[in-house]
Amino acid sequence: MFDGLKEKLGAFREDAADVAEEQADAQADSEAPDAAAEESADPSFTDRAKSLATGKVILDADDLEGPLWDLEMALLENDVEMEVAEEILDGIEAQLVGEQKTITDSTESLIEDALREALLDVVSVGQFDFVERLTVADKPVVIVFTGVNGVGKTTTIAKLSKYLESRGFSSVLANGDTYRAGANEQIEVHADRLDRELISHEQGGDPAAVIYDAVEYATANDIDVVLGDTAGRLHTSDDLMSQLSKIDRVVEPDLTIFVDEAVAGQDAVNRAAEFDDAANIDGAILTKADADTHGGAAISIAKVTGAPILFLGTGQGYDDLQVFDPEAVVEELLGE
Ligand SMILES: Nc1nc2c(ncn2[C@@H]2O[C@H](COP(=O)(O)OP(=O)(O)OP(=O)(O)O)[C@@H](O)[C@H]2O)c(=O)[nH]1
Repeated sequence: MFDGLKEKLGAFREDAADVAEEQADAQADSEAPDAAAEESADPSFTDRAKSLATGKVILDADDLEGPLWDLEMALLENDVEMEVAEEILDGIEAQLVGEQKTITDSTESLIEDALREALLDVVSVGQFDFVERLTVADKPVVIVFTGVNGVGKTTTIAKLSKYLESRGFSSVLANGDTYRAGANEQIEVHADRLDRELISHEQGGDPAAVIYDAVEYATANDIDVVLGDTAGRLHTSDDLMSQLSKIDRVVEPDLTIFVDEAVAGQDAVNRAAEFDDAANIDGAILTKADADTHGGAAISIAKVTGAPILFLGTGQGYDDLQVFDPEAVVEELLGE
């Protein structure tokens, strides 16, 4: 996962550490103007200079200009949204520039800590505990999934149903994608495999009515969660808006979750922003993270929408759904 970006972040750490060390050396030299004389008088001078080099250093923005520029290019090439990339750079600068830093174990760890903080700041926007949210909500909890077709939305709903079962929640599937031919059959395969009830209407029917029926079914059968698919192939955000606002009026969903594929990169980020404008999303799930070398969508979506990424799809199996843990994702990005 995210191997391409990981490599670039590693290069930034090394380059920035080199710069910091050069700067520390230069500062050590300038703090010892009588170096030559002192050196001959005091054989331990070289050691003191070294300890300064691994001691304290003040960096200014110019020192880091080269590595930060390379980092910005790397983030953009890996589909990190431009404002998010800038925020990451600002975060790093704020931590490294100007203040006197003590370089303890290694310069690289100083740089790594700054990078970690800056990434966490953007990746962890809006995080909440999904299971806790469901636990305290009145039942049935209604979750509506939005996003364009073809990104793995149906498989994700099935994965989530299995995940919920493992956490003690029963669920019913509802096919609110009444637009696409074959959508009923597609979700039915998953419902059969997982032994879940599927509520569906004929193609062309009203998505709000399907989800309403699913809520009725869940209420009558003591089911905890309704997982409602919706059509994603809508031509304008007005269509989307009117479909989702009708669902809102009729069933008042507890959560609206946007699903897209991590591999779509910047396109996924743009779509997340559009769906959020149209439907006010509460969270996102990124599929196919297992095939994503860039990580740009995973880094950007929470910051761009204000809604957290909740899960990552990491394969085709029903168990290939990972809770999105910002710290774990950042550690993964910083891994060797
Ligand atoms: N590698 C990988 N494949 C996935 C993941 N999620 C879904 N897929 C695969 O993507 C393909 C499409 O998934 P479906 O759920 O059928 O989605 P779709 O029919 O393309 O469209 P929607 O359901 O409308 O999004 C299937 O082969 C899935 O197994 C994932 O996280 N990783």
